[in-house]
Amino acid sequence: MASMSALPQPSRSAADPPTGALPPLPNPKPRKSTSGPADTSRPASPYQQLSKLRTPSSPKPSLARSPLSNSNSTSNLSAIRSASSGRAPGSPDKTLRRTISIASFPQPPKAGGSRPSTASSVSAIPANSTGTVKPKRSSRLSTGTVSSYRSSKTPSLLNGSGDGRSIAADPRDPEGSPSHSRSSSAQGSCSTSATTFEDGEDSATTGKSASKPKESKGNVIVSVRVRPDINQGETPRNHGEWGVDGRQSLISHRGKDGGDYYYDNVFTAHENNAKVYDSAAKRLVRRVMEGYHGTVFAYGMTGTGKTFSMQGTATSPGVIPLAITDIFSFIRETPHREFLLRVSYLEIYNEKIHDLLSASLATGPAAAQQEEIKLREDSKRGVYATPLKEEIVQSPTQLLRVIARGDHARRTSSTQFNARSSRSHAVVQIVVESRERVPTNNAQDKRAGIAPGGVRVSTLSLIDLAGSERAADDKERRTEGAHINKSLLTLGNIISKLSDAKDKQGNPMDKEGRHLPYRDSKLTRLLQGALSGNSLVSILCTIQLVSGVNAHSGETLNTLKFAARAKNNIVSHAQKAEEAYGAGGADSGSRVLLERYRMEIQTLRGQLDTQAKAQQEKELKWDEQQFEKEAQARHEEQVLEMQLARTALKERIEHLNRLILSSKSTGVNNHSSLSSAFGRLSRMSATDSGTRSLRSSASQSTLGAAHSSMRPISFMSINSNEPSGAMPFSSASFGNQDEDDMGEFGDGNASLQRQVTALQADLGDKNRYISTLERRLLQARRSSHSRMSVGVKSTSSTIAEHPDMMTMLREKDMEINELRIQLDDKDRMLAALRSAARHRDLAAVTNDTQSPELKEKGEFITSDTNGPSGTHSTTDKPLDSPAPALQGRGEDKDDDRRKNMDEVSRMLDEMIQGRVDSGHLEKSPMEKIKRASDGSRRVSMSAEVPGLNAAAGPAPVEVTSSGSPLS
Ligand SMILES: Nc1ncnc2c1ncn2[C@@H]1O[C@H](COP(=O)(O)OP(=O)(O)OP(=O)(O)O)[C@@H](O)[C@H]1O
Repeated sequence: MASMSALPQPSRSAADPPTGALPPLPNPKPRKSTSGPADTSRPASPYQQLSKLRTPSSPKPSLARSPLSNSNSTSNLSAIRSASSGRAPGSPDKTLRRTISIASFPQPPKAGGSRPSTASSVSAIPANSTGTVKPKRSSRLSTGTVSSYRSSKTPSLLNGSGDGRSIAADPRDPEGSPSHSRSSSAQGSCSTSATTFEDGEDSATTGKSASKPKESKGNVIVSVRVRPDINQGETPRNHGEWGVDGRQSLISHRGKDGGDYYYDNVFTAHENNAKVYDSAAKRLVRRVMEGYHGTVFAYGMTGTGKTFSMQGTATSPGVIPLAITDIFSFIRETPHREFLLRVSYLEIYNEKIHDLLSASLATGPAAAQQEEIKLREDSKRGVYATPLKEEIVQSPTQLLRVIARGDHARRTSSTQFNARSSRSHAVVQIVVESRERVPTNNAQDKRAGIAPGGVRVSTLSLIDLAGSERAADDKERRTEGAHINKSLLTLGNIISKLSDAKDKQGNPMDKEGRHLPYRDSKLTRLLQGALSGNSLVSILCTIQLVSGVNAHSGETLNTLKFAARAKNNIVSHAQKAEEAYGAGGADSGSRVLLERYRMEIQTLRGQLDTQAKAQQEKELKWDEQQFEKEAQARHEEQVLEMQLARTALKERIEHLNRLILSSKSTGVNNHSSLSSAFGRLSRMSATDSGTRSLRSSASQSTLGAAHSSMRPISFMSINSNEPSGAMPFSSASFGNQDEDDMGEFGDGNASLQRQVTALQADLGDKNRYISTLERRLLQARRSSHSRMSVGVKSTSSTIAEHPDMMTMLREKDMEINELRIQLDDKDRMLAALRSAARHRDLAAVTNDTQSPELKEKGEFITSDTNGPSGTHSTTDKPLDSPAPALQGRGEDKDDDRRKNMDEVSRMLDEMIQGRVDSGHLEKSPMEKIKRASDGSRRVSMSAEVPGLNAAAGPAPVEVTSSGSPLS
């Protein structure tokens, strides 16, 4: 039992009752007596004798009846007593005290039901007789054991930045996960119950623990797990010199340094991870959710199953995944609170801290250049690592994924720095923030019902320590091992030195009044809060019991001693964190609420802006489409109008051509036709002089009639009363004019009448056609003007964009002008014909007054035969050979006739001129408008215009609307 005496000396008297208010404790497991006559249910075991040693029925354990065959048993017992009464280390009482202390820890009920009643003098000792706890009040009520806050910007319910990311059970969801279920556990068959540690949360908050000092030890749970021996299989009861009794949570060693070690839990090789979690961590996790800080760590030699216990496997999830499942189960079971979860993951490798969540993002050189993470301390947060990445998680899957990412980073980086080997300490931290919710009927906004209450912050630290190792051959391994061993040694030292002593600032001191060496390693510095008693602590020590040459008895014993020291010395005064308000103080709840509303308003405003922008773009697009459609429609309309106008013009031209042809065919417009004469002379004059006025052409035609047309006219007027011999007015008759003057006179009258009628009909057609054209033109212009005023683009720009349209319009105008000119010509012809008719009538009257003598002689008054166009005579004799007897008188009469003819020609000219001047020839309204607006306006006709050429001849003719010559 030398080893037992080497254990750290208890610094507290077993008799000292705790005096301070302590956190709630689970009801200590009824440690039934492991010895005594009453215990008959438990099967005998090699370690029953040990149990029988601890069956005192009195408050002070009596080891007098110890059945230990060890010769030193007496001294050991005395040593225990000595320890219990505060004697010096090494005294026999020390062993006793240790035993009592361990046995007094609260034990979780075994899954199989109540613990078999085993006689145990130790367990029979009243719990409060252990006296291992002195009331210790922490001034840092809400500090975490391992704080990981980086800055005030850390998402938190306290500063409002965690709003919207909190998790809350829907109180209306009747199908929330049932309490205490572990549906997501791979160990579905595993029965877990929240009542395992039902010890009264209320007592924790109401301070009832003050009257139950012993219960403070329940805040530290020490468990030992035995890894199955792969070679032997699961042979829990055959570990050579080792004895394992899971039911009694006892491990005994029968070697020369043998002894019995009782813990809160001893997990045999056949017990799975779910069982380990239920007994060692479940209660702690739920307490963290209620507002306590909690730390779970696995300690043990390398390869003994620390990682297996903490992480587990896919088929057997370990403490970490099971804790995560429980966290979210708790949230579902607590609808009256909302929660915010933040997670960080770091490792300590060769005394350097690495952020596993950041490292997983940056690999290679970037990971190497990661900012160095340091440990800081402040009065509120305690010791924390910074800068450390924290991730907000809202579901178990998300949380598991983050941790898996960290695990992966830990492993892969080991290839570069060997930091991913299990030779590093890995720390998962989950910060839990929560606050009250009040019921609300507002289904739309659950947040509206959140009371502006304080926020409670607690931290759960889940730590997989590196395994202690003997010196390795490899240099790098040696370095790693040195760091690991140093940190673990420091941890062990601190735990062994823990005492109730504190300095003025409340920092724990050793029993000699010296400060504890937390700063000697990063690990101990990080665990300072937990070791100082501010946290619930659960330590899982893993061992592997191997007999034979490869047995690591020394290592195993060290682990067991470490666990015993931890159980003995760590005293937790963890209390539920107070509900803290934000930086704004008491009214920060309202401030946070206002801030939340402000953010919601901002979000809504942003959504509104986005929608308005989208709507605007839509409208703009629609407008553009509409405008394009309108423009297209306008274009099509204009094209249609042009086509119509063009077709109409073509038809008109064809019609006019047909009229001309029919006039020719009927002889109306033959050589003697005034219209032909006008047209021909106009063309001739245009050809000769280039550009002449219509009036001058008309004058020329009139003058020209002195040689040709005038004669027949005079002749006609003279013979207009000749009724007989009327011949059809035909080209044939024109061809034989000299042969039949009489017939010509008679036919000429009828022809003129027909010509007048035809021209009048033609005139009517033209007028109608021109009116139609003008109407269309007016309509087109009106619609164009209205578009100009309404449309986005001006008509000018539209026309400018369509030069073809401009050309077409110009052509149309020219065609209209040409038609007008033709009309004018015809009007003039009509007027001339009418005038001629009147003169003919006049001439007839004059003829009647002539000497009857002439008539009797059968002499005819013939027109002058000098004209090239030929004169008409009704006699067979040539006109140039009259009868000599009549020659003298005939000449006189010829003179008279000539005079008359000249007179008629002059009159005709004057009449035509007068009509032209007076505007009687203008029939169309447009012509009148044109005359009224601009009496001297010139109208140009271009020879290039096809319609114009077709109707009016090839030469350009420049006229004035009044018909006056421009020259
Ligand atoms: N209780 C157990 N049941 C079955 N297998 C186990 C158990 N404990 C450990 N093992 C196995 O033992 C091996 C080593 O376990 P593990 O890696 O967890 O040890 P460790 O203590 O974490 O080692 P190190 O300190 O080197 O990281 C693993 O293959 C693991 O699966």
